Amino acid sequence: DRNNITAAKIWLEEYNTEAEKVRPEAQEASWTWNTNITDYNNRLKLEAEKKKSEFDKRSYNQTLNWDWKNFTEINAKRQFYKIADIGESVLPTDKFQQITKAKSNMQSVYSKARVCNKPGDQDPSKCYPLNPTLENIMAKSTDWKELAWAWEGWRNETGRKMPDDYEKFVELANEAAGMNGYTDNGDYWRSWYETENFEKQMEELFIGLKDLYKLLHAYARKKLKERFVGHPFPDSGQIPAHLLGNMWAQSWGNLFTLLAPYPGKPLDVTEMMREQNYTTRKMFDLSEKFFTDLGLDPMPPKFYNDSMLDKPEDGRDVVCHASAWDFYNRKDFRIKQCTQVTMDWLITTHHEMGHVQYFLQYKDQPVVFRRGANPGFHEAIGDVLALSVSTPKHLKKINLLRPNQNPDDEELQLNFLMNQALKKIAFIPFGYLIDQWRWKVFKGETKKDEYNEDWWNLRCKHQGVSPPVQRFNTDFDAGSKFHVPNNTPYIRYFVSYVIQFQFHKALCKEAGHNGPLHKCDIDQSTEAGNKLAAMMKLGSSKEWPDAMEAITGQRKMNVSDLIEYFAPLEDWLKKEVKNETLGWDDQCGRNFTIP
Ligand SMILES: O=C(CCC(O)(O)[C@H](Cc1ccccc1)NC(=O)c1ccccc1)N[C@@H](Cc1ccccc1)C(=O)O
Ligand SMILES: [Zn+2]
Repeated sequence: DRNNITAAKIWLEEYNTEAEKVRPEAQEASWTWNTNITDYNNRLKLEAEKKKSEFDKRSYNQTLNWDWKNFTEINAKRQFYKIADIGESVLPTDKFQQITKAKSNMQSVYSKARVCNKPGDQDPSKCYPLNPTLENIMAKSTDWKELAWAWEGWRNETGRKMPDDYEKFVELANEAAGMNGYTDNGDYWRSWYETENFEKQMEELFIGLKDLYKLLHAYARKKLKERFVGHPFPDSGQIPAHLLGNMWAQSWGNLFTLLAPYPGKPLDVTEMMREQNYTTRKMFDLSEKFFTDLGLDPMPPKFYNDSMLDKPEDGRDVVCHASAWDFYNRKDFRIKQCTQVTMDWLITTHHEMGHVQYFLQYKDQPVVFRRGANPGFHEAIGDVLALSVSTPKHLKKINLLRPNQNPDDEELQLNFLMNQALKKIAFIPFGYLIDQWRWKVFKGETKKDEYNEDWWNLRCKHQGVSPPVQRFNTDFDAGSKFHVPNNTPYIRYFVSYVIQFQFHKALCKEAGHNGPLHKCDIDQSTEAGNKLAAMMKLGSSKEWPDAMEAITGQRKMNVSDLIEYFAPLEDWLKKEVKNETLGWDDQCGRNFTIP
């Protein structure tokens, strides 16, 4: 009968066995398309997704045979809750096909996009991909026009081609969310955090970091005005978005040579890697060794064979944006990325390996618990380890610091902190605003003809950047960022950037570190490794405060550890910008005054 827990547990076992067959097939078909974008592979992917959605629907219907909401056994009850949460699979077949098609169209446009007519090119029909060409231009060029060409061209070839598909996707995603009992798709996405007034909590964390961001923004703006003297900066105080070393102005690390407090003491890890003939595989071996030295798991033998770690050279179209893959059969785990030999890519490699480590640690959980405690946890693992790897002390250990440099040199340490700030603090408003925009779109507060105006309202209000060329509502600049066409939520990265410093603080204590937090390297500490492993093994079987408590002893997210980490730099920045006006006017959007 409906309350027979023994029979229910038998059903859960059967579900798990079936899921470990259906999911690998769907993953394999998705992998094939991601590593070789063709219409044929797209059809196979659609077929497999249809099959998985039918399995999800069937399973959902079977959960109705049990009064699982009244089960006293928490673990079984939680499994039923997750099995019943089938997302877009709830849609009737034809609508499911439509939403999958709309998503495939946008993903394909994004991954195939190329930009032509480069200023100075003899052959104007020569076209360039984001990875590696446009990203390298955004990282290295100091030519205003060239930067503007890449910035505008990328948006013309991606976002501008998506509004209709995106509107279709929003409509159907909201319909599915409604059928699952949520007010809209944003409500569904936020439900994964199982947190009362989650939006309010995020806003409070963001407010706690605004002052730090404004200091960095004012400093960068001052130095960029010197570099681009004679070029127009809006008098409302924003920084033109194409000058920050990154296509989305989300990470300013490529401005290190301009912004380092002591330029004479560079951290030129990329050059050191190139001088030592680093290969992609050497980067992965380095990362894997950091994990295993903590007592965590090595990569399974098949991993290197089956992964795609470099951009294929046979001209085939692939999804270059990095991702880690769990095939839910406890055996197959892969990474797909178009690695370049740079420090940024060494960090990304740790980020992706962090995802795979989480897969390995929770692989014996029921399939529905093979997820992060919340999505931010999954994004934080690799970054926590990278906080140790990036320290001058650790770089010295792995011979990526120039021999003549002393890792304890205070000026070098301040340069290091600036380098970290240009990635971690610069990211905060960007990590926050993407889903602020999307949640409003899902709520219906932002209509299609306001998509771009609202995007720029948020971009200049929260991030203090402005478009280098006039924007119109026929543009769709949100679509120029992978996660929007790929329908990947983004607040998870904002959460990760906050909690990774809480984890770092706790693990450094476990590793017996004394002294400033930014100098800590947990390398080789199996005590720290064991704590991290114990948390990861939980998967999503417990609510995230339990998982947070397992590492930090606290049950709440807070920004105090991030602020502590950057304290020495904050003091330096305050002095550096004391004659600057901090912040910017909030006037934004379509009537935006383009210089
Ligand atoms: O997008 C990524 C890294 C890709 C990923 O590892 O987060 C990837 C995104 C993705 C790709 C395809 C489908 C879904 C998500 N996420 C994963 O591979 C993943 C995440 C959770 C579980 C399993 C795999 N980073 C973000 C933010 C970021 C994070 C860290 C450093 C720099 C920048 C960005 O680049 O804007
Ligand atoms: Zn990630």
